Amino acid sequence: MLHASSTTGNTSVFADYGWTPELDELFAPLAEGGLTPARITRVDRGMCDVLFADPESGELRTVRADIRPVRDPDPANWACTGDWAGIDLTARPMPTVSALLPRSTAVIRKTAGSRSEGQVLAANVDTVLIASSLAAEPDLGRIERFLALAWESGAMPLVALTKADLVDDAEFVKADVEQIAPGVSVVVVSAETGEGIDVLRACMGSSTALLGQSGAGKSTLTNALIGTEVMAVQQTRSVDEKGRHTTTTRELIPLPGGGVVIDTPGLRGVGLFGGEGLAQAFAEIEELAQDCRFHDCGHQSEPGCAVRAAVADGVIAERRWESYEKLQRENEWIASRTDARLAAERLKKWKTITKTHRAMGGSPKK
Ligand SMILES: Nc1nc2c(ncn2[C@@H]2O[C@H](COP(=O)(O)OP(=O)(O)OP(=O)(O)O)[C@@H](O)[C@H]2O)c(=O)[nH]1
Ligand SMILES: [Zn+2]
Repeated sequence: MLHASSTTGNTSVFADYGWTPELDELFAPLAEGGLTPARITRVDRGMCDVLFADPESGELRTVRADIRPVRDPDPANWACTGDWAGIDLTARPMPTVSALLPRSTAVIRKTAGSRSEGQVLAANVDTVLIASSLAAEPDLGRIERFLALAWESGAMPLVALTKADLVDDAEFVKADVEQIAPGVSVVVVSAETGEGIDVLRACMGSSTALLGQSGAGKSTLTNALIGTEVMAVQQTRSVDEKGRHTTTTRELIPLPGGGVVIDTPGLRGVGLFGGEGLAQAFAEIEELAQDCRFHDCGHQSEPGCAVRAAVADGVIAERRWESYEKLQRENEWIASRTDARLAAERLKKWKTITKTHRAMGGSPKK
């Protein structure tokens, strides 16, 4: 059995990986139980790679571990890249993830299809870096979506406009994107020339999740940040930017000088999973709404609506307003679905309780 203080001591080698003294405290009871602190660096097929400090040598090592012991009915609670875990190195036939520490942040999108479930893309990051290629016309609606998702995670959003070497109007695009990203830094970068990489690095926290469409240049950017060729970069077939999909799992990669990046596969759909992130992503509209005559103004045809007035005056772009409304509707839908799901689960539970009650000779109240 490991001694708690020795395990706690080992966690200091994790400082570069984002371990904080607060985690030391959270982990103490797990250390008592003989578990070793570890960070999940990738998840696939019911297993994961975890990084841990060897209890003997104190050196950092990676092993494969079984995540089934921490299975949960809610996919949003499944083990995910970036999670801090307690692993049992003595488990046979292979080490197991026996506990997950509470997350400080979580990037969650709605799973594909009509199911109202959340999928965690990255856990415990302090920056969500949204990559968007300058080589194609920027999809502002998509960036707004990513920003809402990023704000909702609890981490700080950051935007990288990639492939600056391919265009000469980068500053114009930057200005457009800044307009739709209130409170967020937008950095123009090129992995090819190295432009902006240092600035970007300076804006990043100690753990960063990298999000963006396939082909946005995430893996290349990760390589530029590490300065070596760690990630396989896809071969783009032609200038139309349609390339083969290479990043298939989410991977946590250490950066020189400390900190980590979690590279995620290119995301086609980024369904919002509810919450207040949307209001933060559209902060200037939310602020205007304070001036509406009615505090519960729906900004449709109410008299004295400051938002509609701003749209009419061109202070808020029509596109921006429509985008906000669309995402809000989406959020409301998911909220009602989630409520319905929770209600159904409660009902199921109640039925089971009533059944048990009956079996025990009681009768449910009419
Ligand atoms: N000229 C130029 N090309 C770049 C730059 N960054 C990325 N590319 C190219 O863009 C293509 C896509 O880059 P990736 O890094 O694989 O894109 P990704 O976002 O990781 O894509 P997925 O793995 O599919 O999610 C590759 O052909 C890269 O060589 C850049 O700064 N300049
Ligand atoms: Zn209004």
